[in-house]
Amino acid sequence: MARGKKKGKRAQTRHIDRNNELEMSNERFEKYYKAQQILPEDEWDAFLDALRQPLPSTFRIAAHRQMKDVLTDAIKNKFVPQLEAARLDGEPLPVPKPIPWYPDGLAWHVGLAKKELKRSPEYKKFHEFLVYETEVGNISRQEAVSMLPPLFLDVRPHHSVLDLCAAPGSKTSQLLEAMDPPTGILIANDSDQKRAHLLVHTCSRLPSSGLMVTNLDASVFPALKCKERPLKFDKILADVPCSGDGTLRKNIGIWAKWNPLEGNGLHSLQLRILQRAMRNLKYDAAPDDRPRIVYSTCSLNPVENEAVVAAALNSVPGFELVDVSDTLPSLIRRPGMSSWRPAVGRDVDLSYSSYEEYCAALEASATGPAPTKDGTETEKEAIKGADNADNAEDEVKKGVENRTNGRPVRNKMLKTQWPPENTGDLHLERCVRVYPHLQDTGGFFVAVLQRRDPSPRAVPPPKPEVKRPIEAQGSNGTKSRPAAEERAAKKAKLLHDEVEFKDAECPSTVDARVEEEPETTEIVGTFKEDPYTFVSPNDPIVQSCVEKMILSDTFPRSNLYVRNAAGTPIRSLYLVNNMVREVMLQTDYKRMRLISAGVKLFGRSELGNTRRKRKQAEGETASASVEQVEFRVLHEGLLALLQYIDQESVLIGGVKELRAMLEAYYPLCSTFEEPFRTRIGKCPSGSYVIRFAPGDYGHVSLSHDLFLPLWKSEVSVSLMIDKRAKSALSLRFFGEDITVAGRQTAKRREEKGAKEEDAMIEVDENVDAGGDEVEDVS
Ligand SMILES: C[S@@+](CC[C@H](N)C(=O)[O-])C[C@H]1O[C@@H](n2cnc3c(N)ncnc32)[C@H](O)[C@@H]1O
Repeated sequence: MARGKKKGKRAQTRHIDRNNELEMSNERFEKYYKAQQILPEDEWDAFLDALRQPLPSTFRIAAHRQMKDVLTDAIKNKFVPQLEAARLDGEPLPVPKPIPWYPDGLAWHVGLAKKELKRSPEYKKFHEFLVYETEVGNISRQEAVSMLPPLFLDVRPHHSVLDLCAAPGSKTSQLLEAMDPPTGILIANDSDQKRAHLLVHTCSRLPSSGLMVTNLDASVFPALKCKERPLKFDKILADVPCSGDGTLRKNIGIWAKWNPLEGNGLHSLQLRILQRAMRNLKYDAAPDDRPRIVYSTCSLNPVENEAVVAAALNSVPGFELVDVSDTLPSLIRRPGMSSWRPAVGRDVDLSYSSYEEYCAALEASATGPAPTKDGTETEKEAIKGADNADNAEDEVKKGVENRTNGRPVRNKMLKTQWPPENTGDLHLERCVRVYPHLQDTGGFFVAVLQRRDPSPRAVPPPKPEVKRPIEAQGSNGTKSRPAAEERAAKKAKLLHDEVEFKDAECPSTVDARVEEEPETTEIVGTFKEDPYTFVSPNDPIVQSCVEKMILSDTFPRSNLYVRNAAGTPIRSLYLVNNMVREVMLQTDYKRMRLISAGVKLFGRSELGNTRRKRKQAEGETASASVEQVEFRVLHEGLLALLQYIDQESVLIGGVKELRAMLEAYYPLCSTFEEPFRTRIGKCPSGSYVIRFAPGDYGHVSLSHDLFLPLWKSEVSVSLMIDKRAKSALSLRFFGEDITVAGRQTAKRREEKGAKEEDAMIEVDENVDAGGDEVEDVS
């Protein structure tokens, strides 16, 4: 999304008529991009035409391993043939097709825009399937080009990965999939608190013991440690906030508002984020697994793209652009630009061929208004263009404070917005540009960077001790600390960056991993998360969970934590992998602004505890001893737990049992057929895992093992998955929603008629965890 801000759907589309070419145009946009020669002259009309067309729906199968095959099979062999036979107003409909450049056929191009999907009954059914599978996290409705950066990053399960600007999290989900099962760590970060929580929600669909979510300003992302050493990353994604004009097909409101100041205003923040990424990249590497950074935007503007990359390469020595022309060979792309001209002012003044020329012109001009405390009109535009108030203030100050021949000039432009003299040496053509008309997508920019020489470097000279407070940000991205602290932080950061770039030039003799960074000791601003405390592996509740589930000795019980200072399991127990544990133990959670880590594995069971209370009420000796506080396996934690569960303790069911458990909330044990009836009847009450084995059962077939958490009470059982997950399961295997909730919805639909039915699907879609927010916006 443009600059990553949440925008109401209505705000984006209300005033624009797609059929009115005038409304879908902007003189400044055309003047600016024509002058930049982003495309050969003869492609310009096709480019503009494509920008005015609705963006086709695309989605990605985002499930864990086996489920990927199940869903691909359902789409290919069930839905596609149905849609091939379908007609709308007598005409054949476009049929979903795999996106040619996406590996393993896991991403699909639906062919119809979202609104049109519901006009044909066949598509409506397919749409419903997409809605349910999206809800349970098996499908991510994501813009095609937004799927690119994780593919270029090439992440593997053992990597340490940093996703600097991650919300709402569609690319983070791709990274999580690539790290399945994770032995490394993925830190997904976003500076906006609300969006960081949305990120947690998105990631909860692919629970991972290797994930941490933080809420920091990426441009000052702090030094973290792991095993007493600085934590450096194998792969870093900098999918930075941008003006977002590559999303014009979807966010048509941008047509009316577009001006070059948006991009100008973001350049400095984008550069600082990329420099921070470079600072955090690992040195050592295997030849076939070199650490890399992917810098990406959904903007077409060279000031936000090549200019940022060029400035970063020139300011942090030792990096180069990677030639990725062999990666994703079916992706139609254009090379990065080596010349461009930034626009000065809202009305696309392209008169200045260099920064020096621009400054000279300003100085020569005696007629312009004097700089004011708040900045001139053009400087105020920069405030609007910058990502947050603070950053904008920086831009204005930088402008006012810039000097030519010792004299202050009014200037909000930066030298780095112009092409540097050495563009030829930087191989900017290695950047990847994707335009809408090339393969019916949005516009996008990707650059892949790596260290030129990956060998470890020298121990840098000792650094001054700098106390750098952590940035605290409100949900709107503005910071909330007092001005004096702010100044101190900025001073500290400048000093820090100065040292940082000096270090980068140090010749290499000794392993850099011993390098230290300034520690932050002061936490500023509000941070209201509960503490993270690792639980003793001998805690009675941990013991009881391990014993009841018959977990193997390899189960990492030391990696279980709770969200209270005492370390007592009260409501939930979370599991992280070894690497995440190390990082959590070595860095204060407030310093990291850690808002989530790992996967919720066990939850206190209300069913079990109700039974305990009932027994107490009936006068049975039932003390509130910890052993009797029942914890159960949670659906979201099951995948992480499976490898440790003794297979003997897993119940086995078939399709009949699955059907019964979907059709009723609490089917009675006595109603099941043998041998399941006897087996379940003998089980003491408590938490279990049930496996539905693959096989053909009449007209239904299960192609893979399906493991689900089950609660056994004295006389009945209950699948412990939420009702949406039950509906998705039911639709996937039985072709209809046989659940209690599904039957009730169908009945309501029947009663209320077709018109309201459409409205209900619309609601379902919006419930889809944030609608547009989760469907990727960048
Ligand atoms: C283009 S969006 C990222 C989209 C995301 N990568 C995805 O695939 O879903 C940019 C994000 O950067 C965040 N952001 C803006 N300024 C930031 C900063 N200084 N540090 C970290 N995140 C920032 C915004 O809140 C926004 O969520």
